[in-house]
Amino acid sequence: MSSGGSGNFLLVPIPEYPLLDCVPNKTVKIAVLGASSVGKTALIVRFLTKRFIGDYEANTGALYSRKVTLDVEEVSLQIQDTPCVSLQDDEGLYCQEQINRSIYWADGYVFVFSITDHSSYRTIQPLYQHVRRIHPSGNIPVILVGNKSDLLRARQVPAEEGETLAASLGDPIVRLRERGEASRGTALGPTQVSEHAGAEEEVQTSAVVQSQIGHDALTKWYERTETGSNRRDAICAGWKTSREMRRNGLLRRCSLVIWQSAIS
Ligand SMILES: Nc1nc2c(ncn2[C@@H]2O[C@H](COP(=O)(O)OP(=O)(O)OP(=O)(O)O)[C@@H](O)[C@H]2O)c(=O)[nH]1
Repeated sequence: MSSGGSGNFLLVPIPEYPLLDCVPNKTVKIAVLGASSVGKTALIVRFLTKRFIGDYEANTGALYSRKVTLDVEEVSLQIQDTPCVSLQDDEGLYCQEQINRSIYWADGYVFVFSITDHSSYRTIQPLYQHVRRIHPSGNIPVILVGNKSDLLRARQVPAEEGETLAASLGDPIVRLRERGEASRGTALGPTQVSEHAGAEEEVQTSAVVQSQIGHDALTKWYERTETGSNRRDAICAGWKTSREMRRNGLLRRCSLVIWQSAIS
C-alpha cells in the first residue's frame, strides 16, 4: 500500500520523523518487519481500521500514528510499515538501509511470517539477530505473528515450528489449549480478542505464548479459530514494554492487538 492510498483508510500517514502533537515521553514506536508479501501492511491496516483490504501496492515504508489509551493514559502509537527483508543464497539477511533506520528508531518489533511461505519463516531468526546487533544491550520487545492462518491448505510452516521459533526469541512458556477453555481475555494480554462465528463443529487449538525476560513483562500470544465453512481466523498479539523502556520513562505499558479476519 502506498502512503498516498491510505486516504481510503481511517488513518493518516505521517512523516518518518514527525513533529507530532504527541505528549513527550508517551510515544511508543513499533516497527513491523518481515519478508515480502507476508501481510505486514494488511496486519497494520487491519489493526488500525478493523478492515481487511485485499490488495496493496508493494510497501515502501509508511508510518502510521494513532492515539491509544493504556492504563487510563493516552499515548501516541506509531507503527512503521517497512519494505521487505529477504534471505540471500547463503541464508544471510538482506536489509535495506531504510529498514535499519526503522530498527534503530523502534521501541518494539512485530515480526511477521506467513504460514504459507517457509522462507519467510526462515527469515525471522536472522532478522532477530540483526535487531540484536543494532540494539546489543537491553531487552527487545518482540511479537511474532504467523500470518495467513486462513490458508491452511497451503501451510508450509507447521504450528510446532512457529512455537519453536517463538521460544527461541525469548524464554517463553508455551501452553496449548483447546478452544473453549478460558484462554481468551486472560491476564496474558488485551481482552478484545477475536470474534467467533457461531458454529462449533471444529475443535481448534489456541496457542498462548507467554514470554518472560528477566522481570520484564513481555507477553505474546496468538490465537487461531476456524469455524467450518464460515472460516474465521484470528491472530492476536499483545505485549508489555520492557523494564528498560519503563526505566527510561517511555511508557509503563504498551499493548497491541492485531486481528486478522478470514478473507475467504
Ligand atoms: N489469505 C490471506 N491473504 C493475506 C493475509 N494477509 C495478507 N494477505 C494478502 O497477501 C498479500 C500481501 O499482503 P501485504 O500486506 O501487501 O504484504 P506485505 O508483507 O506488506 O508485502 P511487501 O509490501 O511485499 O513487504 C496481499 O494480497 C494480501 O491481501 C491473510 O491473513 N490471509
